[in-house]
Amino acid sequence: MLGFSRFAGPAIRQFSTTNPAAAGAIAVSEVHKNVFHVKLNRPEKRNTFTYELWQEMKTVFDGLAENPKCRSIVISGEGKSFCAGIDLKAGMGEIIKIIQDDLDVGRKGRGIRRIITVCQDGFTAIQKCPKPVIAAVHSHCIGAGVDLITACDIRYASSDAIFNIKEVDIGMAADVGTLNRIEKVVGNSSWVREIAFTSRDVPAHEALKHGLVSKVFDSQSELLEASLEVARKIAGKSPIGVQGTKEVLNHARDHTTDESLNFVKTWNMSQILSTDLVEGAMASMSKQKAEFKDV
Ligand SMILES: CCC/C=C/C=C/C(=O)SCCNC(=O)CCNC(=O)[C@H](O)C(C)(C)COP(=O)(O)OP(=O)(O)OC[C@H]1O[C@@H](n2cnc3c(N)ncnc32)[C@H](O)[C@@H]1OP(=O)(O)O
Repeated sequence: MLGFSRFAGPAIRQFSTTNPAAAGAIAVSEVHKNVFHVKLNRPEKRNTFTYELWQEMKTVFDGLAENPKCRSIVISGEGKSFCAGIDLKAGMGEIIKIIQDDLDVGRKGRGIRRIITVCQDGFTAIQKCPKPVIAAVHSHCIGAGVDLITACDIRYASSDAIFNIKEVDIGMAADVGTLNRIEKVVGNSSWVREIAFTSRDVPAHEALKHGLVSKVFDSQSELLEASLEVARKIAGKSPIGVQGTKEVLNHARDHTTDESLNFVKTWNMSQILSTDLVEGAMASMSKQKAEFKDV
């Protein structure tokens, strides 16, 4: 369940869960009109993921998906690392409980499947959220961190960022999204397989070269500033147009061109009838900035 607290600044709000295991692990604030900043907020644990944090991700992104005031989102990490992956102590608890349980292998397997589903859903909520999500990555982005950013729409990094698909080092195939999304993000299967099989550190400039990120900034502050600026620009556009664009791009990525053309015309059968079309066209003709209603 979401709690609510206010701190300085009229437009800034912070949400956190009331679940003690995850309390304050994600901070959400409206930093500009219609622009939300989601901050992973376990700096002392390098923003590593626990089961509760994955659940909280879903709660946060499902909430923002439904929040008409939210039109774009930046996600970043507080402290020394963007995200150092799963919490190798607390994050393994649910799995260890099942391993130690006195169950047959079929029932244990079902339990593991349920846990993986919850973790996957935490990041898939980013993909399903109709509002564009920009990942602002500094320093370490390891294991679950890569799972997270591959579900985002735009990935920027600071020059100190290091990416690592680390899962083979802990004896598993990554199962929370990286392997399912990264080849669609990057389009270079040979490079993806090399870094996934070897779990080597990938520096920011190499991630840029291969398209894992689309911009690299000299410092973390420039990274955040630029990410929020792009989010602000997006928030000024028609939310009908922007959110429809995300839906159609997501659909196109996973379907044939014919299926996708069919999807977009069906989508626009209703969406093109919004007032945004006339208001946007009139503003464009008169070289004015259109003001669009929330959706
Ligand atoms: C069903 C779900 C499936 C999901 C699977 C997901 C898998 C993965 O994510 S695999 C990747 C797991 N992560 C790692 O292997 C990273 C381990 N950490 C490191 O390599 C280093 O800590 C790091 C490079 C991030 C930072 O190094 P640095 O020298 O700068 O700091 P440290 O002294 O090592 O760490 C600082 C404190 O953070 C704690 N910490 C770091 N990473 C983790 C982690 N993954 N889990 C738990 N805790 C972590 C570290 O213990 C230090 O804590 P403290 O000693 O209390 O100061």
